[in-house]
This record gives sequence, C-alpha cells and structure tokens, in this order.
Amino acid sequence: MPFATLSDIASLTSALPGFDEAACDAAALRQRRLTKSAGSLGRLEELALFMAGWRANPCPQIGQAQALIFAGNHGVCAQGVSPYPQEVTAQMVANFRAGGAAINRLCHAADAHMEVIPLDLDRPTADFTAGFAMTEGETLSALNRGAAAVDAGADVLILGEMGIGNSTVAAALAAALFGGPAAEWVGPGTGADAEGVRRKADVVEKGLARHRGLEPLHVLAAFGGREQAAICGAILAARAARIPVLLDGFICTAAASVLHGLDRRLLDHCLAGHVSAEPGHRRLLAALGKQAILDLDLRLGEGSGGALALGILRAALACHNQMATFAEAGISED
Ligand SMILES: Cc1cc2ncn([C@H]3O[C@H](COP(=O)(O)O)[C@@H](O)[C@H]3O)c2cc1C
Ligand SMILES: O=C(O)c1cccnc1
Repeated sequence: MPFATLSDIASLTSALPGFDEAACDAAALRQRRLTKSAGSLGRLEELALFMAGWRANPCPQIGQAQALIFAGNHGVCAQGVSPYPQEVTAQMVANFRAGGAAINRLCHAADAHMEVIPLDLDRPTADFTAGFAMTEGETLSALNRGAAAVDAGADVLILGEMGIGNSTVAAALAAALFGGPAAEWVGPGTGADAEGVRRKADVVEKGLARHRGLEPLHVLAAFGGREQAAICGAILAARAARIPVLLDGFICTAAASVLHGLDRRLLDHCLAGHVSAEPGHRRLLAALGKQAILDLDLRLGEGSGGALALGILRAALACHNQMATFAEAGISED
C-alpha cells in the first residue's frame, strides 16, 4: 500500500497475514480451563478465539478501537432513489463532527475513537445507469484514502458510511456480485414507500443491464461510490496490520462484498456486527457465510451496528482474559 493500480489489489491476497492457528489453539485451551461448563458462553467463546487468531495473541486485548465513517455522494440520486435530498450527506457530516449523530453516542458508549472522512462530497460520482460511477483513478484514490485512514495501532476497526442513495448503490453491488433480480436486493433504505422501492429496483436493473460481466473491482468502479471503495481499502489495510474489522449493515457489507468477490478469504478477519432490517442484508450475509453478532432491527448505517457489537466483543474478551480458571478458584472439574 498504497495501491498503484487496481490489479495490484487483485494480486495482493496471498501476501496478507492469515489466521494464527497456534494462538487460537492456546486460547481454546484457556477457554476449557475457565470456571464455566464447556461451551456455555456460546458465541462469546467463538469471538474470543476469532480475536486470538487474528491478533496472533492467546489473550488479546482491546485497548484502542477505531471507527471510520466514510461519506460520499452519488449521481444516481438524480433518478429519485432516496426520499432525502443529497445535501443531507454533508449536513450529517457536520452533525458527526458536532457529536450529535447516533454513531457519536454509540462510539462514546462503546469507547471507540470515531473519525468521519468526507470524500469529495461536492463532486458526486456519475449516475451508474448512464456509465461508470467512477473512473479507475477515482476508484484507486478512494481505496487508498480508506487504507490510509486506518490506525495501525488499533486493536479493532469499525467501518461505517454516510451517503444519500447508498441503499441503491448497495443493492446494485450485491446484485452484480451475487446475481439475482434487483427486486431481491432493494428495500426501503431511509424509508422509501412501495412505489419508491419499485423505482429503486428499476434503476438497479438498468445499471445491471449496462454493466455486465465485470470483475469485482470494476463492479466497484461501475456502481460506486467513493465511500464503498474507501471501505474496501480500509479492510485491506486492517488485514495487513492484523486488525479485526466490525462491519455494519447492508451498505457496509455490500461494499465489503467486492473483496469477497476478488478472493473469498479477504473478509475472513471481518465480523458482521449486526443484521440490518434492510431486507437484502440477511440474504447478503448468507451469501458471505457470516452470522451477525446482533439483530436489533436497526436500519441506520453510519457504523451503528459495528459500534454496538464492539460492546459484545469487549465482553467476550473480558470473560476470556479475566475469568478465573478452575485451578485458580479451587473448583473441581467434572
Ligand atoms: C438524517 C439521516 C441520517 C443517516 N444516517 C445514516 N443514513 C443512512 O441512509 C442513507 C441510505 O439511505 P437511502 O438509500 O434511502 O438514501 C445512507 O446515508 C445511510 O448511511 C442516514 C440517512 C438520513 C436521512
Ligand atoms: O443496513 C444499512 O446499512 C442501512 C439500512 C437503511 C438505511 N441506511 C443503512
């Protein structure tokens, strides 16, 4: 990193660190000695082992949690795909900076350091029904900005987005990467009515008809946007630094799916923080083989589900690192 061409990214996977089995095995041994019946902490145990393997540490800690919220604007909004006007993207960026958004409060509650990164909001990407949303240069630049924003000293990374029109962009990415009719991937987003959802499906179908048979990074360039590319760059930079990632809802997961399309292993260090109420998200997580940590009917974006899931991850590691063993507590084992 930084990436000079899109094909650099495609050839990168084998050079990235993988899961440390030895650290995971050592963590599993510790789990068996903790004062609880085997497996009784369910997915908390799995999360502790996941963190151990990716941090290459049998007793991983979360000292620093970073949250990156990437914002962008989309030419496809000209097709009337969102009930909200595009200015809301920049207005919400100001709200993030002032501390007034849901993600500010959720990051504060979870003790995550949040940063919002607006990506050329005054230059929306091109309308994907008319051509490529981004040039190769724009795509690379956004990927690199995402990668550069990652703090290599963080122990976990939460990713989120803000961009009016993004539920349509996400549906287009998901349909192009996994197939199926647009109607199976679109949903209300911020609150489109039945007529609005139909319009979104038509717009996505038009985009799919225009951009057929593309490689995943060209799918990203075709549908956009800059924040989706930045999310991909951040996921790759996190992988290079062995930082596990908490994905958010449908929009964030659809962006990440571009990397899964490149190589299925590229999202192995990523957890699905939650499953969103946006209907395509459940289908998308199933396609990626990921089980969400939380299911709270959220449909916000901004990284909200990732920030909430950080609390569960912290709890998993508090048990893993700080519970007494049977020997320490003088408790008889079976
Ligand atoms: C005030 C406000 C705050 C938000 N925070 C996240 N989103 C979410 O809604 C947008 C996607 O929905 P659609 O595709 O329907 O435009 C994204 O920006 C997403 O992050 C918001 C949307 C609004 C209006
Ligand atoms: O799941 C999401 O990412 C989502 C859903 C609705 C609106 N904004 C984001």
